[in-house]
Amino acid sequence: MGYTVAVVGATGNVGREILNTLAERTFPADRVVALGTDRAVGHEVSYGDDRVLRVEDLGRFDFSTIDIAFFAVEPRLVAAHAARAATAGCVVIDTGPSFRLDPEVPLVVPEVNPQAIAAYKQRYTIATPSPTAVQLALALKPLHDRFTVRRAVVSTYQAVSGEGKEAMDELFTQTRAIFVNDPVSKSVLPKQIAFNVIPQIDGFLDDGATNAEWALNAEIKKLVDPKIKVAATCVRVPVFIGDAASVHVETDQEIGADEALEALRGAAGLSILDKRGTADGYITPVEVAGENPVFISRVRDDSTVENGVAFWSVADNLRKGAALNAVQIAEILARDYLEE
Ligand SMILES: NC(=O)C1=CN([C@@H]2O[C@H](COP(=O)(O)OP(=O)(O)OC[C@H]3O[C@@H](n4cnc5c(N)ncnc54)[C@H](OP(=O)(O)O)[C@@H]3O)[C@@H](O)[C@H]2O)C=CC1
Ligand SMILES: N[C@@H](CC(=O)OP(=O)(O)O)C(=O)O
Repeated sequence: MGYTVAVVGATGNVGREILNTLAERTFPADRVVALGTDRAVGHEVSYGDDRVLRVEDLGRFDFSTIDIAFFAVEPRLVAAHAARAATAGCVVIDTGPSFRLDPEVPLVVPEVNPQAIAAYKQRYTIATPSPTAVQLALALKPLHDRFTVRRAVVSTYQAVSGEGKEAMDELFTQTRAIFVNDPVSKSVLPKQIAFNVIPQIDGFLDDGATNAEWALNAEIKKLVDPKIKVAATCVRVPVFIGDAASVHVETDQEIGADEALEALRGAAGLSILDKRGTADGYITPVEVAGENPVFISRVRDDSTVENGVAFWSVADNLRKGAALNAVQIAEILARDYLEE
């Protein structure tokens, strides 16, 4: 006997990746249900290489027969349906922002704070962090355990898929328009993204920061340690899949590139590709699509502070940034908390 699982938003980028990941990792599911809005009902989605699911109507769905429901839809739909799923006794794993900073909801990266999952019982809900927080938490945790991270200064380079399917279409359409000399139009992202970069992800706050920048600091505090400060600039780049970050870390204890590399090399969820002086010695977003780990490269001393290192990190935002992280949480729930 296995578990019953629902994927809400099964036609979206993250929903499809959750179905792929469940099949690839042979999650012990007896029944997997794909759910979507009116426009998706009846559409077919793949579950692994050889199974196809027909999308059912989220609005009419009875969650009482489901053990775990992954939510990968916009917050409006989460607000409308997550509470009724949780009340029906099903554990909601939400990939979006709705519960990330809710004190009654655990925010989890399994390699960083798996113990937090136990608190799912308060609301029958668990949140996965934003993709940039997942990758930053995975890199900061081993450094924090050994050298006590005080502050990180981070610039992100985020893929258009972070804004959903329509933003990916916008990058494609604008790029084609430029090549054939058509006018460039935009409707999803705040400025032209083709052949450009945009220093705005989410809306602005009163102090001039964006919500994404504010949230990265807040999520790292919840995931790793409330004492860590993160100063972030979040930038959208014309890349389809794969978020990258430039990270400068200041620590309490003495640190250098060699010691940092040693700590990072032993950490779960990371893959270190760091060879100096060659383009083969670092990794870029197009090389990580479909890959599970967070890749770390270009680890070096930051001699502008007393104890500091700098590095470059890259990960597939749809996979470890959302779907894989959510499925890993479900695996721990199934193993340690739920009865089949
Ligand atoms: N993308 C990312 O990197 C991350 C996303 N998330 C979260 O996951 C949620 C879903 O994200 P993501 O999967 O990327 O979003 P998508 O835009 O790919 O899809 C989300 C849902 O929106 C509907 N939809 C969107 N665009 C169209 C379209 N052009 N035509 C038809 N339906 C469309 C679909 O629902 P339906 O067919 O049922 O109408 C789909 O399931 C987000 O709200 C976000 O909170 C979290 C972390 C990372
Ligand atoms: N907002 C992130 C992706 C993400 O975290 O989505 P959300 O916060 O809506 O789950 C991006 O645009 O790259």
